[in-house]
Amino acid sequence: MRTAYSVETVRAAERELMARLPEGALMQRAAAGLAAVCAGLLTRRRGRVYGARVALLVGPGDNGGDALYAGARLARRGAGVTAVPMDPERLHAGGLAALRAAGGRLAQAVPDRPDLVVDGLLGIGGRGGLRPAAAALAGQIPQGVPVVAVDLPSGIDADTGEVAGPAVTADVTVTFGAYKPGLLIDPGASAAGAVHLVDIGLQLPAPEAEALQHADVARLLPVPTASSDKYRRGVVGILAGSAQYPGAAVLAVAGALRGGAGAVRYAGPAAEAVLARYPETLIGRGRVQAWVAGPGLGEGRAGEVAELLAQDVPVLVDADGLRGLDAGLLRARTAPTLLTPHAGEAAALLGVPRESVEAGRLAAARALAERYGAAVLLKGSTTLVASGRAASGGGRPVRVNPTGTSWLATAGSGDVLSGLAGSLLAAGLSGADAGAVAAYLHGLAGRLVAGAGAPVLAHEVAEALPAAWRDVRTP
Ligand SMILES: NC(=O)C1=CN([C@@H]2O[C@H](COP(=O)(O)OP(=O)(O)OC[C@H]3O[C@@H](n4cnc5c(N)ncnc54)[C@H](OP(=O)(O)O)[C@@H]3O)[C@@H](O)[C@H]2O)[C@@H](O)CC1
Ligand SMILES: Nc1ncnc2c1ncn2[C@@H]1O[C@H](COP(=O)(O)OP(=O)(O)O)[C@@H](O)[C@H]1O
Ligand SMILES: [K+]
Repeated sequence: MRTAYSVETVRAAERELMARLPEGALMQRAAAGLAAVCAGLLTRRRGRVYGARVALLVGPGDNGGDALYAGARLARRGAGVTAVPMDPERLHAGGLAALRAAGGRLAQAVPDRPDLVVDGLLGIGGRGGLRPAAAALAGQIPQGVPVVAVDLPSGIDADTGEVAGPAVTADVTVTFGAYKPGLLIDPGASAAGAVHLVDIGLQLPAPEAEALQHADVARLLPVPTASSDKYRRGVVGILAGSAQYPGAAVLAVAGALRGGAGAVRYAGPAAEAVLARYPETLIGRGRVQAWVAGPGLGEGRAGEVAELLAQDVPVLVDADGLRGLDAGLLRARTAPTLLTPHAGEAAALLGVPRESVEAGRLAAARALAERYGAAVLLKGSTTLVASGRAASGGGRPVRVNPTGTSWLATAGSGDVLSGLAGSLLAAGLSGADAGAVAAYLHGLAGRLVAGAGAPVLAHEVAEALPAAWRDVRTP
């Protein structure tokens, strides 16, 4: 499990540790880790550190201090290091002295053709969009030169991944003590590139966000045993599809068949299309351990969805099923509920513009889970899963899905996801676990189909799910 912590939590742990260590020790640990990553990158690209040209963008706080101390370490190994301050009057004094002593120099602008740019403008002390002096320096980063961000790319919000105005886009981010949520959630995650965590010895409490990894997912997968039969493995019911959208039913069933339930039951007007593709499907209503309600239902079917929600059985609500959901009805439920909106559907449920959901994904997922008392899987470039307060007691970290590819932004891939997650619900996973495991497998399957980069069809994602299962279960 990869865990991420808020700025407030990191600061508290930092204070606690600093009180026990000699002054400046933490910054030295951070600078040593940063310099090591920079040296590795320079060595891979040009064979050695000696003679490399390194430009440091240096802000007024400790983030700039880290950059200056790391620059001093690189200068001692023979790199030509130039520090470009955001404000020459406000520079970390100790860091500047160390850089100077090592032979580094100060300049007013980024020199021509550096081999590496180090972004030490702002770290966890950054607030709001970059101010003009910082934005001007960020704008001087030459195209094609690798950028290493110190702690986080300047201009992204450490707690949320939100970006207000210009921000640095890094190839590598060297972060200290703990991942911050903004490094895992887009648009911040995309700006961070590959993230290296440098352990500086912080003792941390419960995380704000977490990302499952293969071993975590493998532990949650429902795997049949000698005593299993198809009913014990769970039956998932699919209420999906319409005369207009029969394909949504087929795709949801495709996802469900590959999700680990023992049987898939389809209820709706697209039975013929479903059976033609998947003769394994049971047709018509009957006893199930979870329902998936919504993909391709079209308009005017809210009554059918409400009927399912009135039953004491886990329900996943997606797509058309999300229209006009009654928060009171959902909050009164005791069985797990999982909502799987994309940004547009989430915006409608919250009554806010779509852009505000896209810019503030973490807050939106949390607000939905809180308002509807349900687990929420918010789809998109970073899929998030927030636990429902009523269902699970709340206060749990938001799950950030680390798999996936933008090739998954294709019609019908969400239908496959909802079938898959519903199947996991029927197999006995909680709403949040079913959502997180489904997003993980779906993202892996999407990557397997996209390969080095090629368009992906939704039914191919469903077909690649067994390979994703095997990948996850291979130690
Ligand atoms: N935590 C740890 O364990 C460790 C932390 N360490 C390091 O310390 C870093 C945090 O340092 P920090 O607290 O000095 O803040 P930092 O990010 O340098 O920025 C503050 C300055 O930026 C300014 N400023 C703010 N917003 C701005 C904007 N939008 N545009 C322009 N300017 C803006 C703000 O100005 P002011 O608002 O005061 O006018 C202030 O002067 C952390 O990220 C890590 O690198 C490691 O060394 C060791 C272990
Ligand atoms: N930019 C993106 N990067 C990665 N995944 C994406 C992106 N946009 C959408 N997705 C994923 O693609 C799927 C699309 O689902 P959805 O919007 O419901 O489409 P549909 O309704 O056509 O099935 C979701 O799993 C979502 O997370
Ligand atoms: K930075």
